[in-house]
Amino acid sequence: MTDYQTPDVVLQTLEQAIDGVVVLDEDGRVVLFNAAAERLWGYGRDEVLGRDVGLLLPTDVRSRLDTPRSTDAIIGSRSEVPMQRRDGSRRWGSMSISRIEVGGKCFLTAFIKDCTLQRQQREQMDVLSLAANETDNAVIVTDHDGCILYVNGGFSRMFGWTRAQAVGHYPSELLQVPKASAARWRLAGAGLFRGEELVRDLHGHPLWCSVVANPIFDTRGKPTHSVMLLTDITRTKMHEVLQNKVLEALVREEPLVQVMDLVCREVERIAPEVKASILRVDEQGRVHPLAAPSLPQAYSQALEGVLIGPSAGSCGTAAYRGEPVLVSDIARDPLWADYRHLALPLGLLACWSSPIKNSDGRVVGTFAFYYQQCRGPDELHQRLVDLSLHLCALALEREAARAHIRQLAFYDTLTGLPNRALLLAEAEQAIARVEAEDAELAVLFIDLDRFKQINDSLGHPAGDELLRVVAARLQEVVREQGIVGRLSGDEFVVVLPHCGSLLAAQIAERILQRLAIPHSVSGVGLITLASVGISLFPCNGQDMESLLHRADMAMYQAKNSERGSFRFFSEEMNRRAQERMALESALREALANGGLSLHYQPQVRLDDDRVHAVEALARWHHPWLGTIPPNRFIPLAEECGLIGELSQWVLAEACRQLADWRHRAIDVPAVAVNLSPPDFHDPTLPQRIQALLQRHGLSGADLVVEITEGLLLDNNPLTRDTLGAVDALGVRLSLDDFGTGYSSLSYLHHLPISEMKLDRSFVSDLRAGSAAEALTRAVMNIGRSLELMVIAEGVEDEQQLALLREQGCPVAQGYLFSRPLPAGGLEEWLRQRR
Ligand SMILES: Nc1nc2c(ncn2[C@@H]2O[C@@H]3COP(=O)(O)O[C@H]4[C@@H](O)[C@H](n5cnc6c(=O)[nH]c(N)nc65)O[C@@H]4COP(=O)(O)O[C@H]3[C@H]2O)c(=O)[nH]1
Repeated sequence: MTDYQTPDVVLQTLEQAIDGVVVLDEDGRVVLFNAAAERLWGYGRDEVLGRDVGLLLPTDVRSRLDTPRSTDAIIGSRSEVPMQRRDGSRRWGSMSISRIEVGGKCFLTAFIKDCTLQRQQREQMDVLSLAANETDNAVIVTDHDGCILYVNGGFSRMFGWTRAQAVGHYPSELLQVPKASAARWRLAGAGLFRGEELVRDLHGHPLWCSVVANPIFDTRGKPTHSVMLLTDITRTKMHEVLQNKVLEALVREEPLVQVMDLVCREVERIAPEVKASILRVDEQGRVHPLAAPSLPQAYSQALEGVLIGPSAGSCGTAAYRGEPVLVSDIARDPLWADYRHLALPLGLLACWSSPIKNSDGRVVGTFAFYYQQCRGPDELHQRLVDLSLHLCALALEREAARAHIRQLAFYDTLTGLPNRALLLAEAEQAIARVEAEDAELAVLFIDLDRFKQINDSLGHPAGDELLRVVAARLQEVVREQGIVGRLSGDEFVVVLPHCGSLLAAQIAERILQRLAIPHSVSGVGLITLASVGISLFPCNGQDMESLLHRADMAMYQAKNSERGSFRFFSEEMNRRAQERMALESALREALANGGLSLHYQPQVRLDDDRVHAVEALARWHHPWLGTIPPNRFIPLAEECGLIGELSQWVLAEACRQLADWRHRAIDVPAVAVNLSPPDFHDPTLPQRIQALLQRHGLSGADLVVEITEGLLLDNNPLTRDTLGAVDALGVRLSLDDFGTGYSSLSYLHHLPISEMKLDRSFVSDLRAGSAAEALTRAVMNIGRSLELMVIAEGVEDEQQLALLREQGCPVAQGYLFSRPLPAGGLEEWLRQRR
């Protein structure tokens, strides 16, 4: 200020001011530049005074400040201006400018202080708050007490709460943090904490968040604020949860179907818009549903066994191609032509299926998403499928490995039959079951004859082939009836629950016959002979070990006696079995070659002494075995399934004979034929009887069918129907051996019976005043009240006859009248009575 008088004090004040002071004249030349300004710009005042102010400004802003308007705009206010120091560095100054007039001239006085640091901090803050607002993560700033001061836009987007709603609350309350972690959240202001938390948004929806809380301390180290950063990790977490749950299920060895069900359910929990389905693909290329918890069972069942192929829906095609198949419109896509009728009624409009491959790259299953709109997968679905395919492959491979281990551990690799360990275990279980049911069980020990020679002469591969053939044939014979296993070498074992000596002998015989069918091994025709030993539970042993040992001993006896035969462990059974076998084949022969005949025993009416009917009784006379009584051959025929044939023959012969008598005017009112309970399991019996009657010109009333009391206990559902149908033909039903069995009187009432035959054991004991007399009298009374004809059997003497007559017995049969006689004998008997 050289040209003007200025009080020293003012100058001194300006000189000492903390702010830089720059005064410009009207031409923009610097006329005052204090010490603070020197420090600010790095210029000495002698370098600046008298120079244009532009020297102090960055070159790029000089021109902008050149105009008077630009200067006017900032007068009277504080603004930030860019500065350029002598060394070229740039700073920011916070400047206030005022205009003064001295001696008619205008001056501009500027007070400036360095605000570079504040400006930088502010800029940084702006960027930070922009970042904080725009990020998808939620940011919460709390005070030292943990109460919300600020939340960013990400918070509102994530949880639905606006900033105004959130401020003043505790984050743990707002986000419904579980009680266990709420205290930790409240203390977030005091120290760093990190964690993963399941929180809830405004609508109560769960979200998994990763939480990082950073406390902010003042200069004295006291916490003043806390900044919390919350990241939504729901999807990641869901994946993790899915993976962990499935892996845990695998570790717990849960069944495959359960694991697959879990995968579907977890996936549907994460993406409720899909219905997941998992199918297994077998080695033959057929699919088998494993899990589809949200699809109806009938839908999955309809897919069972479907063959994969080039146009087999989404799954069958994906399995066939080995790559994912997306059908976004099931109604139109040709891949679904054969299956859309199953899916569309259920509202399934799109299906995206991916093949599940094992570690060899083979397709072992499919994993599909069904949609109820025409659409494809989104990114989440893609991620879920990627993860699930992995888990499913793991589960399927584990299952395959387990099956393989099971196969190796419990099955014979050569024949595929259960090995010794499995056989023994299953046999013990079967024994326990039959024991509880009070039933029998047979163990057959089978050893091939001359196996070693075959092995030695044809080589081991031929021996192996033979063993496989034997195994297959044993299974064909036994089927579901029992367990077939291979013990070692050429030793096989068959365990037959619910099997007594007769059936065991029959099965042993069938096995020997089946094995003896010639077959070719390594191009050589072979007939396999074997020896079979049989032991029976409970009579030969109580456990598998002793039964096996005894069957083995019996097998050795068979081998030593006759090749290709079977033996029981017990001699008695051997004898009976041999006898039965011989008798059975003789009976077959007799039936086929007319070796049977019928005898007839008259039944006499006691009121007028006329013949009521004749009972046909089967007779078998064998050329070597002699006469075999019906009490032996009838049960045998029942046991070996010949009774139907026998009964048919008896019915036909009895009808033929009666027709013949009628033809020859021999007066026989009716013929009674005995039928066995199994005859009534055949629903064609009534038709066959009807056909016979027709063929011989007889009516239903000419025939009586005698049934035993055992039939009344028969719970085969066919029995009653057949009985009813026989009755409907007009054929009378007669209840044989009345009083010996378990007849409940209600049966008599409910079944279509018209006669009852008082068993001969009552008649034989019949004497005046005896208990038998009281019983027969009671039977007569029952007959009368139920309007049933009573026939007393086995009447041998006059005393019995007199008592029966006195009791009002209507009909009697027995040696007193006649023994059962051949047809001719009966005719003679009838003639003599005339
Ligand atoms: N002690 C003695 N016995 C007498 C007297 N009168 C008759 N009998 C015998 O008593 C049996 C009567 O036949 P059943 O009770 O039906 O008992 C029959 C019947 O249950 C059955 N049976 C006979 N033939 C057939 C048939 O063709 N089919 C069926 N399913 N069973 C038959 O065999 C059983 C035995 O028949 P049979 O040996 O012929 O024995 C006959 C007969 O000879 C007598 O005064 N005293």
